[in-house]
Amino acid sequence: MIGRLNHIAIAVPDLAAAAARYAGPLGARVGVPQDLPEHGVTVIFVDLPNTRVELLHPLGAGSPIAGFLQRNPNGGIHHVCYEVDDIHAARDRLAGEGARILGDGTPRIGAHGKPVLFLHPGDFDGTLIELEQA
Ligand SMILES: CC[C@@H](C(=O)O)C(=O)SCCNC(=O)CCNC(=O)[C@H](O)C(C)(C)COP(=O)(O)OP(=O)(O)OC[C@H]1O[C@@H](n2cnc3c(N)ncnc32)[C@H](O)[C@@H]1OP(=O)(O)O
Ligand SMILES: [Co+2]
Repeated sequence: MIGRLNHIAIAVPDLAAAAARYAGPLGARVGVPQDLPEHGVTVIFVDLPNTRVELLHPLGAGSPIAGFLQRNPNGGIHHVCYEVDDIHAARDRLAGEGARILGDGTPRIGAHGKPVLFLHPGDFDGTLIELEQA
């Protein structure tokens, strides 16, 4: 069911410093910051030949990544995002198999203008999974 790896997200305590590391020493093509208040994050995408890295920083009160950064003050890999052809069908199949869909289960528009959902890390090897409609 899952398809391409759309992105790997890294939560970072200092977004500008992380972007500079990817643009400088790592020599990657780095985008501009995007505030996504509906998701409680600011993101910068790093384009790689075969996927993307999403640098994540909390935005506003109650950010879903605040707890993660408290537990990992230097930052760390936060989630992986896989593409699916039909996000509603994917959600229903996973829910039917007992996976916990985060939030109310309604896909929300993500950073690429496409519907996304999140799956509880406790059901997937301690890894938070984002699904994005391809
Ligand atoms: C920009 C839009 C979009 C895109 O298009 O790409 C994004 O990527 S937005 C990214 C930010 N949004 C989200 O992550 C939404 C979904 N996430 C959440 O709702 C929360 O982060 C969470 C998964 C519910 C965790 O929130 P937290 O406050 O940390 O809850 P807990 O303290 O109760 O943790 C529960 C449990 O899960 C472990 N955990 C938490 N985060 C992660 C993680 N990123 N990876 C792996 N495990 C994680 C945490 O350690 C707890 O474990 P136990 O103690 O064993 O229960
Ligand atoms: Co993401």
